[in-house]
Amino acid sequence: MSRIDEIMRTAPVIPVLVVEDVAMARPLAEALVKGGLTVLEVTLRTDAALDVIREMKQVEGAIVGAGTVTNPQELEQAIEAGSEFIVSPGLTETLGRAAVDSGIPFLPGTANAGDIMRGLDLGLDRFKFFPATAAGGIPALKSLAAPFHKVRFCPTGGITEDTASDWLAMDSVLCCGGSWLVPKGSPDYVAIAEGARRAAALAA
Ligand SMILES: O=C(O)C(=O)C[C@H](O)[C@H](O)COP(=O)(O)O
Repeated sequence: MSRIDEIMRTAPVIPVLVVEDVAMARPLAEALVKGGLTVLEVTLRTDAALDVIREMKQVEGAIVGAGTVTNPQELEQAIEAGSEFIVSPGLTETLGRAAVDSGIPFLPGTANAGDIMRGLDLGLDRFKFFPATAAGGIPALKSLAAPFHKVRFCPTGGITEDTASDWLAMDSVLCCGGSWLVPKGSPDYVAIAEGARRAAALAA
């Protein structure tokens, strides 16, 4: 089993995190891990993101990766900050090669057959399906997964607590990603831990 496959099977849901304030990093990771969601994707969408990764890594049990990695420079920074895996919204040859050469577990975004074939050419077979709902939802992923029967996905984008189990019921889906676990605004860590517990209980 590859390390990215292992990470995808660790918990049914990967929280996609946009954290502006590094002071929130630890309590946020602690709440999510307490609820049972141990795989955390910190998007590089904020200035604080790399420091957030460094902080969250201190939380016992957390497996912290970087999301929104779009080029080799960001890949390098994410690895330097200690990311244990990398997620990208899409797959370019440049980023794909750099990620494969680095050896870090990599989950690139794909939305069509061409993306998946480009990934397979690079030796990748675990993908994010993004933007999952807008790209056609479950019927789209079913159609895409059929010709690529060994490929497994983490659908992300537009998935909610209510729809996650429908995605997770698919054979081709190992886990799904979503930002619903941490709503915008000042965090309620008790509610976040409870939401994580509900998500962690979903069957993968
Ligand atoms: O930042 C990235 O790298 C992305 O690819 C986008 C995120 O994965 C989605 O924005 C999460 O989707 P929602 O759960 O609908 O918020």
